[in-house]
Amino acid sequence: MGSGDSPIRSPQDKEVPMSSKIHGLNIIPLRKIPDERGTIMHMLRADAPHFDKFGEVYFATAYPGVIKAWHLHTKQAQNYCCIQGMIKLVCYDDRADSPTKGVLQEIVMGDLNYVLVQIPPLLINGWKCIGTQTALLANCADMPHDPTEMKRIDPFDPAIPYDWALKHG
Ligand SMILES: Cc1cn([C@H]2C[C@H](O)[C@@H](COP(=O)(O)OP(=O)(O)O[C@H]3O[C@@H](C)C(=O)[C@@H](O)[C@H]3O)O2)c(=O)[nH]c1=O
Repeated sequence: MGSGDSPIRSPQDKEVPMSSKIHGLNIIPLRKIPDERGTIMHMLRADAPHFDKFGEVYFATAYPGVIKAWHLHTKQAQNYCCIQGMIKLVCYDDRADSPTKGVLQEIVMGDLNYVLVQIPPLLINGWKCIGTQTALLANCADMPHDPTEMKRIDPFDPAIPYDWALKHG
């Protein structure tokens, strides 16, 4: 490295979860490493302290304004990372035995807040593409896709205390 190079932290640097309000939900800041050619965007390493196991990586897009909710995975843990655009990810804890039962958390993530969000099984979640650009979400799931292990709840079901509408003010 030349004397003027910026110091690059070692990949083993401890990535400390950010302020999650929900038990078992982890929000981990990620690095983008730009240079004059382009960018390297971190997501998840098998030697990271918060890595569990690998199942499948897949991607989902949503057009501006589209809501993809509510999903309740009974077995799958999800590692979400919005790699293009912006989304608001909403998690609602309806787990009977959870110390944070009843808590709802909104996480605005993507280009302007580049984080990994780990969602444990049984935590209800959904997301909405915000802004003007199609959002691209990566999920590094801890098990291969199994359509039988996910329950869907209507995004406007009053049983979940959340309004997806844009909050002006
Ligand atoms: C999620 C997924 C879907 N599919 C198929 C099933 C279906 O025909 C089509 C659309 O699937 P869905 O309607 O479930 O997709 P979608 O409504 O976008 O929901 C998915 O969002 C991503 C972020 C997830 O984490 C998934 O768990 C699931 O919640 O794609 C796969 O083949 N593999 C997959 O891993």
